[in-house]
Amino acid sequence: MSCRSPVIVALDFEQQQQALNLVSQLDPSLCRLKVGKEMFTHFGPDFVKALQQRGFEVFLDLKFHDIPNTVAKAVAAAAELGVWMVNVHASGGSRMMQAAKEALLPFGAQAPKLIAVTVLTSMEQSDLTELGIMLTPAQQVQKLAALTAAAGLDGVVCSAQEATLLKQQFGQQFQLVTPGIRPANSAADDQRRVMTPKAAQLAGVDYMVIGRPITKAADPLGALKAIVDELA
Ligand SMILES: O=c1ccn([C@@H]2O[C@H](COP(=O)(O)O)[C@@H](O)[C@H]2O)c(=O)[nH]1
Repeated sequence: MSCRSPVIVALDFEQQQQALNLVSQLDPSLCRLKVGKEMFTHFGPDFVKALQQRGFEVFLDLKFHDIPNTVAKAVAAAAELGVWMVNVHASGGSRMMQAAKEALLPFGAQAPKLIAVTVLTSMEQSDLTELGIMLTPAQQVQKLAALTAAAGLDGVVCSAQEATLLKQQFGQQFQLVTPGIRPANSAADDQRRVMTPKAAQLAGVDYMVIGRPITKAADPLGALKAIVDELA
């Protein structure tokens, strides 16, 4: 049965055993797991399979950004791996996103959710300005979300700060996956557009990606349960 919790725990560890030690404390009914660039580059598909064998649904967060053909093949490879969710960068453009979506058609109901990254939650106004983007983060998110919706993807990665706006514009079905979630009194670390779990829930977020506030906690299971209980 699919997990009902909105929490996705981001596994960002140098050592596979560190991650597996944490995972052994967690329960697939409380969270899904996210494998990103660091752990996938170190440990590859076998690490994803190890998590799946423990009963967890996996979000493969590799943020593909390449020519349409390459991204389509990469997304299909993720589907073959049986991941629950996979993502591309919306800034790769409409043709790239459409190619990714088409690559998942043969997988039918078994296809992973396909979402697109808009503006990284670590970015603020000054980061966009230095790239020559003269829009606010919310405006840039909205622009890239519109391309994503038009390409027929399932939703976007954005910050919870844009959630209310995006739900109003693209509807409840358009799924919002938000990193940059920080319980009250947690360090923001390198995140810039942050929100607490409860505020994110009230803003309409579907899935919350939470890494260090759980993985670096003295009691990771306690930290996860406190968040899940607050959201219940
Ligand atoms: O915009 C984005 C996209 C992806 N991430 C990833 O989410 C986690 C967040 O971890 P924390 O420790 O909770 O900051 C991390 O794996 C990022 O690569 C993101 O933060 N922002």
